[in-house]
Formats: sequence, structure tokens, C-alpha cells
Amino acid sequence: MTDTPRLRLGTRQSPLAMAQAHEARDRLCRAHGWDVHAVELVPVIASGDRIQERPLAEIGGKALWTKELDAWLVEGRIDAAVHSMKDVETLRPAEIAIGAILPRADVADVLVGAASIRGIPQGARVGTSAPRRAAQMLHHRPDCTIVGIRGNVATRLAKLQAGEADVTLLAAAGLDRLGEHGVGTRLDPEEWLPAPSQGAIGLECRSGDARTRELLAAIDHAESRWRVEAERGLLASLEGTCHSPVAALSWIEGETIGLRAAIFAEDGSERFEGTITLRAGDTDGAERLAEDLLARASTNVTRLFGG
Ligand SMILES: NCc1[nH]cc(CCC(=O)O)c1CC(=O)O
Repeated sequence: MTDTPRLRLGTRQSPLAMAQAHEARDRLCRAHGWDVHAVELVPVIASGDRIQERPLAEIGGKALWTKELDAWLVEGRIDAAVHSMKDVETLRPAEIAIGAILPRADVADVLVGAASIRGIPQGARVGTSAPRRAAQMLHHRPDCTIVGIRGNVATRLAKLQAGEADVTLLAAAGLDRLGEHGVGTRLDPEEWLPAPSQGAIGLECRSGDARTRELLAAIDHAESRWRVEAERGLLASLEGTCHSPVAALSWIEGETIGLRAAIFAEDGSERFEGTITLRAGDTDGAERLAEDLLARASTNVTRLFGG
């Protein structure tokens, strides 16, 4: 056996990112009959992890999660990069392609600190830096106050413990991957729509790297990919940024995909929702839903979209 890895897989270094990288590595090794050393995990520090004090939307958005890994990929220092698809911008460099979407985990959000949305104490401080979670909470609970909390999952739970907020919202997928089962209350995704691509892990590679594309294709999960592509198509058509409160849920129905989405005013005072059925692989359909939502929304909401 040679010690030369067959694939160098770049990842962020947070505990959640590392758990996702391990899952990707395990799936690659299983699919190709490799020994664990065949995939070398290459931790790369992302600016998003370095700058923790300010909200992501203020300091440069989702690109802060990907730009270092993108550079390493394009420079050939890694063969593939693993990402939470929720954190990956819809507009990607032409040199980079999504090689695989892993079978999707639970898409739901989890409420920590109260048993239900209604059960949150009057006037509670809700710790979140996500515009979607903030707007959604204010829509249901206008009495609450939003306080920004950032950091990785453990940091956010610690900040809650320390009393920086009364309740917080986290992705079930992230908690599950960290082995934090039984934390908080899972919110039914049909009632509390999650973020587009929540719970989906993607592996990117160089568009022109046929060998890696083939290796990644072996772990691509078609149904998860269709759903993620539909949700990303919607986000792209909305021209949403990290300031735009967008929620989406998709499901497979035989040969078609159902896609439901909602857009909000920042303060939750308005909410516009729509549903569409798409043929699998039809990315234009998401655009029709986006146009329909924007056509019905007030300028208070549409001003948050359009780049
Ligand atoms: N923005 C951070 C982030 N990006 C992806 C996840 C969770 C994992 C996933 O959605 O796959 C999280 C943490 C959270 O929202 O609680």
C-alpha cells in the first residue's frame, strides 16, 4: 500500500465542518473500496471562522465560508472541498463544479430554550444572526427581540447558557452531526420553513477535473441533488443575498419536485409564500416561483432582493 492519498479533501476546521468532512470521507472510501488514508482531510481556515464578532451579512456574506477553499481548489492544492450547501453562494466561479450532494439530513430547525414557538416567554431575547430566522420569529412573535449571536454550534449553545439570549435556533442537521441529540425542540419544517439547502452537504471540485468528478459522482445522491438544485435555483432567481430572509422546503413526489418558499420583511411584519411543482431537473420552474413571490411582495420586501 502506498501512503499517497487518492484524493485531498479540503474542509473548514469547525467541529461541524470536520464532522461533515468525516462523513464525506467515509462515503468516498465505502464507494470506492478505499482504506481511510486514501482521502486526506486538509483543514483550511475560512475568514468566516476568523471573524466572529460581527454578523456575517455585514462583513462580506457567504463568500467568507468558501473563498479560501475556492482558492485552494483552483490552485490545485486540494482536489475537492466539502461544504454545508446552505453556506455556499448560488453564483459560483466557472472553474468550480458541484461534484456530489450527499443524502440529505434532517432539514428542520431546532428551537433551544423553549418547548415551542408559542411557549417562548413574552418579550424574550432570541439569539440569531440569520435574517431568515430573525424575520420568521418576529413574524410569529413580534413581542420578541432579536440579539445577534454568532460562532459555531457549541459557542452559540454556551452563549445561551451564559444568558446572552433566552432562546436560539439551530439546524437539526448540525446538532445531529455533532452528536447533540435531544437538544431543544425540532420545529416541523412544514410549519417553520428551513433555509434553502439546509441539511445538505456538497462536495465541489474543479470543473475540468474529470477524474475527481467521476470519483465524486459515485457518492452523489440524485434526489438530494434535485432538491438542492431547485432550492438554489429559487435563491438565485430571487437574487437573494445574506440579508434576504428566504425560507424554502422541497420534496420529491414521484417524477416531480414540490417546492414551497416564503420571503419576509426584515421585521417579520410581512410574509409571502408560494408553492410550485417542478419536473425533476427543471431549474427554470424555480424562477417562476421567485417571480411570482416578488410580484406579490411589497417594496418593503422586494428591496431586500435583486442583488
Ligand atoms: N450557518 C452555519 C451553518 N451552516 C450549516 C449549518 C447546519 C448544517 C446544515 O444545514 O447542513 C449551520 C449551523 C446552523 O444553522 O445551526
